[in-house]
Amino acid sequence: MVPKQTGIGQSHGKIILLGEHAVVYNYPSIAIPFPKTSIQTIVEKATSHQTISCDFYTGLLDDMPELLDSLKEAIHLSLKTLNQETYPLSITITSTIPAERGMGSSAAVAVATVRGIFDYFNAELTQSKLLELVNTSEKIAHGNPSGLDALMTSSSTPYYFIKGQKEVPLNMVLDAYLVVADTGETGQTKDAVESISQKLQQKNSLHYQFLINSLGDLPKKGKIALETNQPKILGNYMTQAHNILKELGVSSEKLDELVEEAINHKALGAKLTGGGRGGCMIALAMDKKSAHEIAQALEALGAKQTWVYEMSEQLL
Ligand SMILES: C[C@@](O)(CCO)CC(=O)[O-]
Repeated sequence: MVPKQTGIGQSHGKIILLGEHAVVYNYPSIAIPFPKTSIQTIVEKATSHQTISCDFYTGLLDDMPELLDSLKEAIHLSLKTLNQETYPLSITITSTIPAERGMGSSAAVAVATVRGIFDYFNAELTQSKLLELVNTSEKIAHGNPSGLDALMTSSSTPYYFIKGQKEVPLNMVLDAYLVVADTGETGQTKDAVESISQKLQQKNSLHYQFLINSLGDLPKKGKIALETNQPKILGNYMTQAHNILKELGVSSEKLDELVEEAINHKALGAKLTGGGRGGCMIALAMDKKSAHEIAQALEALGAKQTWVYEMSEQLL
């Protein structure tokens, strides 16, 4: 195995349009790659030790803070697979994906870094090997990941995804705009996933099972709306999904405020996206002008950052 001078790995953010949380329980979900945010990992030979530099930490790989445990695991698993466990590497990560905001940053950083390491060693990396390595490391970040984040941050196609099944590419023809807004609050995916699991196990869980069922029904209908260009109907499903996620206890005051504001500014629908309890929300807008008006209103209400995205930009 002859290493290259420099290995490069890339990935991007993801947005879940419908189905977060229900996807953990084998219901379908709909998600899109979000190339407006991305990660690049550069891998080079280090003089002696294994080092890493990213937004949260610069130093020895072995001393990485607990927060980065899943990334550390992704690096160790990759080096182990390549029989290069002690090879002196310097890993540099740059990211425009806000961390812990429901955009898949933990999976994306693992995807870019695994790709960067394999590229450095000139080793073949199949998509299924990549997903296996990233999903194993994601268990540390998420506890019980569905696999959706790893798939979406490494693919360039919108997918209809059911845990454990072959993903179905979406033939998306939606003539609409997506507004993404960051509340500025960090999301709590692991806690949120665990809290729903507890609710489903408690004695009077029937109500929560009904909610998860209703949430899990929406992507099937949403897929038809997406593939037949019916943004109003899709928007409606998005708002329904938000209300259910709120009832399941995984929204936050700020997310609810931004969702309401988007609807008040003529969004076709709006919801939290990703694990919730902070992080990002999304709103569907009928055209560019409306999308910018919504984004402006959300920023005026305290959104830390907004992105306006034309849905037909899908397929990178
Ligand atoms: C909340 C969740 O459904 C999406 C997190 O982006 C968890 C998962 O799918 O692993």
